Formats: sequence, structure tokens, C-alpha cells
Amino acid sequence: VSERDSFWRALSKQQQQEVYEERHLKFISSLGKGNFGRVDLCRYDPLGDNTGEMVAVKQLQSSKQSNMADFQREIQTISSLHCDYIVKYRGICYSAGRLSMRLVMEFLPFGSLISYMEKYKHIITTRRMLLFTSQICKGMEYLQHMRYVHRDLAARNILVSSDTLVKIADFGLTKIVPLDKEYYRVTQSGESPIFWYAPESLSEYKFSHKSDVWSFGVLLHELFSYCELSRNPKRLSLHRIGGDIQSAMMTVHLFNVLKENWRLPAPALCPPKVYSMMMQCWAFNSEDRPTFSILQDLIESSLQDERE
Ligand SMILES: Cc1cnc(Nc2cc(F)c(C3CCN(C)CC3)c(F)c2)nc1Nc1ccc(F)c(N2CCCS2(=O)=O)c1
Repeated sequence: VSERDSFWRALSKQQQQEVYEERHLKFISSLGKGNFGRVDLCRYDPLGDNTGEMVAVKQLQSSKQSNMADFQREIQTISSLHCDYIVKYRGICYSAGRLSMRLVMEFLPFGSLISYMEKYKHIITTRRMLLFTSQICKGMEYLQHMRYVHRDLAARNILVSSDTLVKIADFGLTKIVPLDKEYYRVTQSGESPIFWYAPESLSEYKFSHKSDVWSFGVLLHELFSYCELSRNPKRLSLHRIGGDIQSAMMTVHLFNVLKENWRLPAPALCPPKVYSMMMQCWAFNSEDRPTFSILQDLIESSLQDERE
């Protein structure tokens, strides 16, 4: 009980206010599984007349101590973020009986960018893709302003709210950069999305706003490849380094080909200015990479080209 109560007390006054009562949270369907968590679509229906709002509810799969701590940090992170391009925190559902708590978020009806692009790739325009790019960049500028490093920026973690709005989601790996340093060094590697990692993250486990910029470039590659599985970063990188390497060596081989200046090839039909943006994000030395505000200007200029 004490552990449960200590978590409860740890929540700020503001977070405790947004409490969702379990008895009014009606399960509708499972949306998917991600970092240690499962996300369900629920209707929060206190009036019991099916007029309540639809919400996305994330709960831990295993109540392992380390996962609990990560989940609590994820809740602290997402509840402190207020930005149009970041999925909104609604509150927490603290199930009285069980130890587990659940994170309640706004529901985005179109799902992840990957499923959206698969479905609409035949009608989506370059302009629309640049609009999505600009929104993700604005979300990342805000995240950087709050001194957060996302560490898992990838198309699978971008959610689509409407045909004209996408948001950054899944803060399971997000860390705060300490005030006295420009980067965060992780100890446990866990399930690492190494094909989205900057060289310094592969070799020294260093994560910074500049490593998020590298991942942003990989996300841009996914988007302008219409999130096609045959063209995804993991598939293309494995093709370059040889697919039969066991995972420990994979990081080393990936680092080496990046050191030798291999990069993901330009997606078919990708505007030259957009590929040039990706290549700038993939500068080997982190200080040579653009900031998200410089990227915003480059995106605006590409949008101009598409307008004329
Ligand atoms: C916070 C949030 C808000 N809205 C939504 N809308 C949403 C709407 C949908 F139609 C779908 C799909 C679309 C495709 N068809 C076949 C099944 C349902 C969908 F997947 C999601 N999803 C949220 N989260 C979420 C859900 C599910 C997740 F797997 C992950 N993760 C992904 C990487 C780590 S993760 O576990 O965080 C986050």
C-alpha cells in the first residue's frame, strides 16, 4: 500500500485533479502495444449514457519495479507538456484495488503515421507531407525548450489527429537533459531503435537535442518513403551492413558504415531540398547538425517551392 500511496503523493496537486474513476472508464478496443505498455480505446462515460469522451488509455503490461518507475516518469513528462503538436495528457485512472495506474490521453482517431501513410499514400501531396514535417518540427522545438530529449522520434510514434494535424506521442524513453550538461547518457540500452540512432548514441549512449535532430532526419526519410516497409530504415540499413549479424555486432557495423559516410539513400520522388535537409540532420559530428528552428526555416522554404 505504501508504494501505491507514495506514487499518489508524488503527483502534483494539478495532476491529482485530473482523476478518472475506473468504474466510468468503458473499454472499447485495444489500439496496440508499445514500450512496456498496452494502449486501449475507452469511453469515459460518468453519465452512463454513451455521451462521454473517447480517450486513449495506456497501462503497464508487467508491474516490474523498473517499468513502474519508467511509467511514472512518462506520466510526469506528458502531464508537463502543453503543445498543439504533442499528444495531450488528460489525467490518470488510479484503480483502487490493483496497484497499477493508467495514463489517460486524448484519442487521435487516425492512429500512427505509418498506418495513415499506408492507407492514404496515393492521395497525400508533398505539401501535406511538408505540413506534417513542420508540425513535428514545432513539437520538437517545444520539447527542446522544455529541456526534454525524446530519444525515440520515429514515424511509429507520430499520431494523426486529422488530415491536417499530426502529434508527437509515446514519451516512454524521454529524458530530461541535466542543467549542467548538453546531453543525457543512458545506462541500460534495453530495446534500442538503433536504426534511428545518431553515431554518438550508438558508440557512447549519448542523447541530446542534436541526436533527436538525427532521428528527425530518419523520420523524414520514413515519411517521404510513404512509411513503406520495403523502404524502412531498418531494412535499408540491414541491407547495407549485411542482415545476418547478431545484434551486439550490428551497432558496431552500423556505426562503421556511418563513419564511412554511408547514409540512407534518397527516397524515390523525394524533392532534392528535402533530401538535403535529411543529409544535414545526418552530419556525423552533432555540432554540425541544424537546430530544429533552422530546420523550420528549411521546411518553410520547401513549402514555398511546392506552393508555386
Ligand atoms: C495516445 C494515443 C492517442 N490516440 C491513439 N489513436 C489510435 C487510433 C487508431 F485507430 C490506432 C490503430 C490504427 C490501425 N488499426 C489497425 C488499429 C488501431 C492506433 F494505434 C492509435 N493512439 C494513442 N496511443 C497509442 C495507441 C497504440 C499504440 F500502439 C501506441 N504506440 C505505438 C508506439 C509505442 S505505443 O504503445 O505508445 C500508441
